[in-house]
Amino acid sequence: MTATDPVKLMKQEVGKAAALLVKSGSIVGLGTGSTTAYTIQYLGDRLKSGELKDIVGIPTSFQSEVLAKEYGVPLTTLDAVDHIDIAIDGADEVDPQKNLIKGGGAAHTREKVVDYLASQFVVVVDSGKLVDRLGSVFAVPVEVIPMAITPVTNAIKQLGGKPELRMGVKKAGPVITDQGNFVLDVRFDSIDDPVNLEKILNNIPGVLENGIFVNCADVVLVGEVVDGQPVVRQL
Ligand SMILES: O=C[C@H](O)[C@H](O)[C@H](O)COP(=O)(O)O
Repeated sequence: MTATDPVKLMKQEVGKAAALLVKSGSIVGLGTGSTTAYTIQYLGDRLKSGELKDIVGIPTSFQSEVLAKEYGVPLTTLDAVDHIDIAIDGADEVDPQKNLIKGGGAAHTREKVVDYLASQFVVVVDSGKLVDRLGSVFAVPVEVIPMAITPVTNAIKQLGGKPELRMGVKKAGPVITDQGNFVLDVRFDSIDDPVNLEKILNNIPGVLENGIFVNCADVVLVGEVVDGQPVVRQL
């Protein structure tokens, strides 16, 4: 099935390009989101055709776990492996230094564990995700344990951030993460030092993890549409 919407087309092409980087015998971190959904689908296709053999996936969310089962990608856990060969994951923003904001799907905590462990971390995005400076478009997702939501909200305001509790869609009340926590989407006027901001946010008691990923991505594949045709380039 080929997408017709240009953004979907870019996601599909870049998701497929990343799936082609996976070699037989690999332990693969399976990212979360609409772009890596295509990667997981193509990994399943490659396994079915016999072109790819003996891979196991480590899911970064319930979403990637469900998709892997649907497309026939065998799964394992971090308790059963001593390394990850390659992780493929999406992003909400990518800056020129390959720093990322992730967590549009509230999966950034598990993603950070898996993506940082991988020997090679491949990011897959459509061209609309490229920014000069992190925080230009997307707020920073911060996962917070529910009992600490008020003090964490206040602490983030003290830092100059504008936090907003993420609300569910087709679910009354706040989004609950795969770990049972809340998410604050935090806007900052300008993120000048993402390395420092990542640490500062994680130092607030009650914060589990935030969506700033620095010094982590090895390869960023960007899907674009040129003259009506999807192309993939490396950042
Ligand atoms: O929590 C979700 C993730 O960080 C996603 O990888 C990110 O939001 C990008 O998702 P998509 O590929 O749907 O744009």
